[in-house]
Amino acid sequence: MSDRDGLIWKDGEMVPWREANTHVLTHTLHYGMGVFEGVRAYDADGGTAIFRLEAHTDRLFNSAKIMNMPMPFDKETLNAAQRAAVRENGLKSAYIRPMVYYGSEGMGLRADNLKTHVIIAAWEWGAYMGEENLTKGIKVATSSYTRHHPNITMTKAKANGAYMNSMLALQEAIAHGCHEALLLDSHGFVAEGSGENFFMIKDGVIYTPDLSAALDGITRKTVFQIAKELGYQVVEKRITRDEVYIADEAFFTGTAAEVTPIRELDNRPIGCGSRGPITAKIQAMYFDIVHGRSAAHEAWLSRVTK
Ligand SMILES: Cc1[nH+]cc(COP(=O)(O)O)c(CN[C@@H](CCC(=O)O)C(=O)O)c1O
Repeated sequence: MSDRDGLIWKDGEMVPWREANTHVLTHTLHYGMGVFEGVRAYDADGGTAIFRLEAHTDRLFNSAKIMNMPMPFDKETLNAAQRAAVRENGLKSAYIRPMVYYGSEGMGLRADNLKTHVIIAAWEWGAYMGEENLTKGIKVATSSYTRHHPNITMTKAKANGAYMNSMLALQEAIAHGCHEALLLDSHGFVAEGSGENFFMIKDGVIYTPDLSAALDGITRKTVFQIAKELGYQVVEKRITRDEVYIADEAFFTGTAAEVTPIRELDNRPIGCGSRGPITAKIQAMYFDIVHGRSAAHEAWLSRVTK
């Protein structure tokens, strides 16, 4: 990722990609206290647009507040910087990574003289789990790792160090021949994927876990609105892994994952064993919205050329 042409926004200015470096004694590199976002820009009708930019930036600031990290820039500055990162790299579509971190001003857990830094990078990133899996669906395994308890790692913050749990779970799932992991919470109920929120459908009703052990996903919120507009009820409830086994459909949502159908869990086909009909409708409407084909949701698009 480091050896490419382009520009990265770093602490208020655009720097050449290869020069966007940090010292090996950067505090966040050692202790993992940092926060980040995953945001997508789409090649939309009417010009490249970032999807729900303000919501992502709001969450970045909330994550920083939860981690007690002072933010050195305001929201509008970071919104403009994200638009610039896409525009000045000449990207028509992009994955954007804002990240807030402590620098190399000090070491140790006391952290009393550290400075908060912000970078924003953008690059081309296609379908998170492969184009064909948006139709075929993915294979998922219930993880042997437990999702964070809200009093161990703050689950409403998108915090760097929390993703060791995600990486361990995902690597385990891949080692077992699957595409993704489904993590249970500390009570054994379904929480979310390693980098996605979880939904299942049974008898025409859409279910999803509450947010006590899951990130408050922006795609999740979007799917709630899409479901409402399509006339489907969404129920937040405790979900057990065996309810998923006998569900009619299941899917993950996330900025990277978009709407990814789940075709099996723990070697048990879910419903028809590929993308279900309601999942297909939700996915199609999601892609219409992010590509600027839904006038009703134009407010969710931030054009990068403005
Ligand atoms: C743990 C987790 N849960 C749910 C979500 C969905 O949130 P949202 O994107 O706001 O709908 C994400 C986003 N995962 C990001 C990081 C992926 C990565 O590989 O890094 C993403 O989808 O960009 C999570 O990381």
